[in-house]
Amino acid sequence: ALKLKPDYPEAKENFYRVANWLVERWHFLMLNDRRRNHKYQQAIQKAVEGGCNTVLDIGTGTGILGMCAKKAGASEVSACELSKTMYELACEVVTANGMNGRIKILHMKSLEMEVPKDIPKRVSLVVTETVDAGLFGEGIIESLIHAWNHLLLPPQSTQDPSRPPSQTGRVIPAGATVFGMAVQCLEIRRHHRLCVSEVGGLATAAAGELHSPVSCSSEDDSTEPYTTERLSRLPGGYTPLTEPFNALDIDFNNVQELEGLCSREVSRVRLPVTGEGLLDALAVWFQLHLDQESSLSTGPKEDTCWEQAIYPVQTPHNFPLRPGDELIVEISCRDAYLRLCSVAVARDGREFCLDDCLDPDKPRNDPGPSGNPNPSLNAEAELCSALACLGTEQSSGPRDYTMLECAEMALLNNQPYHDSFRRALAKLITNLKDACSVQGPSQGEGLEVMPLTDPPSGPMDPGPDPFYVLDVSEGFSVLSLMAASQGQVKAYSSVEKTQHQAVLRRLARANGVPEEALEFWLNQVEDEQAVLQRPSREKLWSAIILDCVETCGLVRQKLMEKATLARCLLEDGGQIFPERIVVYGMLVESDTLLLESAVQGQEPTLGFNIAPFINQFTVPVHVFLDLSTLQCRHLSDSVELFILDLMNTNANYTNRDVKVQASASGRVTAVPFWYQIHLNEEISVSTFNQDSHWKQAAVVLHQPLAVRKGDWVRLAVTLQKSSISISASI
Ligand SMILES: CCc1ccncc1CNCCCCSC[C@H]1O[C@@H](n2ccc3c(N)ncnc32)[C@H](O)[C@@H]1O
Repeated sequence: ALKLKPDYPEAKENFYRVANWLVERWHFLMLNDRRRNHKYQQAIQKAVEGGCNTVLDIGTGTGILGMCAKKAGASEVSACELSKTMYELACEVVTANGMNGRIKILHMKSLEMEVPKDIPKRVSLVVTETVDAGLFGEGIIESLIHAWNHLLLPPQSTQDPSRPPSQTGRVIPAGATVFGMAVQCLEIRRHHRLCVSEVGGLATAAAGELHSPVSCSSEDDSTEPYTTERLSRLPGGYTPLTEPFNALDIDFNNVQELEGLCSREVSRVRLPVTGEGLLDALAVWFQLHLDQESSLSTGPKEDTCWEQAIYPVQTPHNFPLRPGDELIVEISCRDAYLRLCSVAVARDGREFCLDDCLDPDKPRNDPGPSGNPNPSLNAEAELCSALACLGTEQSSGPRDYTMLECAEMALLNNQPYHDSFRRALAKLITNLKDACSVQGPSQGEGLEVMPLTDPPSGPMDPGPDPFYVLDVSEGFSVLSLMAASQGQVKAYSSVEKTQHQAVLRRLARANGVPEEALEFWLNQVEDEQAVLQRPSREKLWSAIILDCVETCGLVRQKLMEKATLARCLLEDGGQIFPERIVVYGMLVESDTLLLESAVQGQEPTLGFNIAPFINQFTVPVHVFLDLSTLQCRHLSDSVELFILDLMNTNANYTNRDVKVQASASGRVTAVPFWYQIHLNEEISVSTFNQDSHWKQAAVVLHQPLAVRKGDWVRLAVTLQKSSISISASI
């Protein structure tokens, strides 16, 4: 299917998503990194010319390292690749480079390989680059332990140094040195911790502790030990709080060391604080020592394309570090992941616990006889978590916290966004109240008007009919609560997770919103019809809040269909939010975007013909961009590309020609775009500003377009089924 490159909109949209998923974007970055390729080639050549003539490439990807070994003259070269897509690709590439039948490629994980089943005999050289930003994330430790025990000849040893290289085993890379550094960084903080005490008029304290799913200490399998960021490209930058420190050295040619790594006890380092600021995260990178002479670095200062591993501090603490302090960090390799944790700050001889690493399930109070403080509670937690299969039930350890995705956390921290929404909601409710006081509340389709006489004495007058507001946001959203807090509103929230609903109820109580003013709407059901169904038989919605733009920067799928449906369920004077979305874009010249989207010819890949094969997986739309820090030259001002009218969907078109004048000469390689989300005539929010939880996206042009300052460029913009495409011509 991938090769069919369908062009009808849904399929195209899905093709992009599938291609993005099948072939990770770093394949392009890696293959375009000519320095990295050259260094690997040099190291491999030296080893093969030095006598290593049987080679195994673990995790061959496109096959480039295996081809280096073959070209260097190795007599037997095998390669294994666990991803089917990459395996097939490697076969095509090896054949296209005339090495078919001379490199044996296996579609399997190296751990399953045996001698002589898969390779005739043990090899003298394993090459691999199965590393991620946190070094061990692709399982290199386990792979190399297995390789030393089953696939490699014995290493050079002091007993019989006379054994020739062809009879000894060795690995490229030979080892790695891992560095760490404590940083202050607002961009990381707002994605991992609650930074605001009030949002949209709601005090947030009652929410309790909120954590992102990145944690080194929790056993919970819905968390990951670290996330990744390009520190050099983070909006707002970062402040180093310590010097880089050596966190770990590992020798890949020493199998005892590899086997001992995971059972190594936790080590603690005391780091002199050299900068003033709040501790937001530990950043980690490494030097990959290919051999004794050459190494690759993934450090933030190098202009490499690699990201760093980020260990964010989760527990809220307003404890600014200052020079003179010492930061105490624990380093461990539990279950083959590198884990770093800030445990305490030493100041004037006293230690302040940051308790960030304390295992939330580890009892704070002394455990009962069974060693488990509350067996029934934990057992029950286990059970309900297993049953609920929501996967979000935090085992209710002594310290309760709620998990929010990073984007949900950044959204919650986005005060301007919520203030705009609060003003727009208030305006709507006021308008509806005014309308009521004039001609009485409209009861849905019936036009009967309420009698102007005093309401019947009977039981306490229930007051005027409430306005019904529905928030169908994906993920955690407090917009329903903000609506309910306007008074005379019955708000429905589509928040699904029980933990998230509990947070909303706590916030409601703490902000004086009556319990019955907030209800949860079951939107597990698939079709929009059920989700948007009417609040109650005779009533329509006063407002429906839609979630239009995905965090990655694309319009959500089926948005227009949802808007059309939602409009039919509004009472007179009702409104959907937003009512309109305007798409803006600009012309840029950005080599960075090119390097992330396609292999640029044969030159970067050591002259091997790889580009045409891997570039089948190029997708023209780039998502999750931080446009504010993208290295690029602006070749025009921002221009309005498209308007999506949600209140009148048949006013929409699918194609639009836009003319934009080049403000400088250069090569247009991409058109980044973002949105102005109009909540009503006066109030709108942008998805491209420093508070935004949204990232931006960009269309990478099929062919760069050379322009001279003053040229008029015609952009043919198509937006169908929320997949956008843009072609540019002079
Ligand atoms: C300076 C390097 C750097 C620094 C920081 N960030 C990224 C990089 C760049 N390296 C990224 C490679 C990362 C992906 S690993 C490459 C390919 O190997 C495959 N695989 C992985 C393990 C494995 C195995 N045991 N047996 C067979 N196949 C295996 C994967 O399926 C993938 O296709």
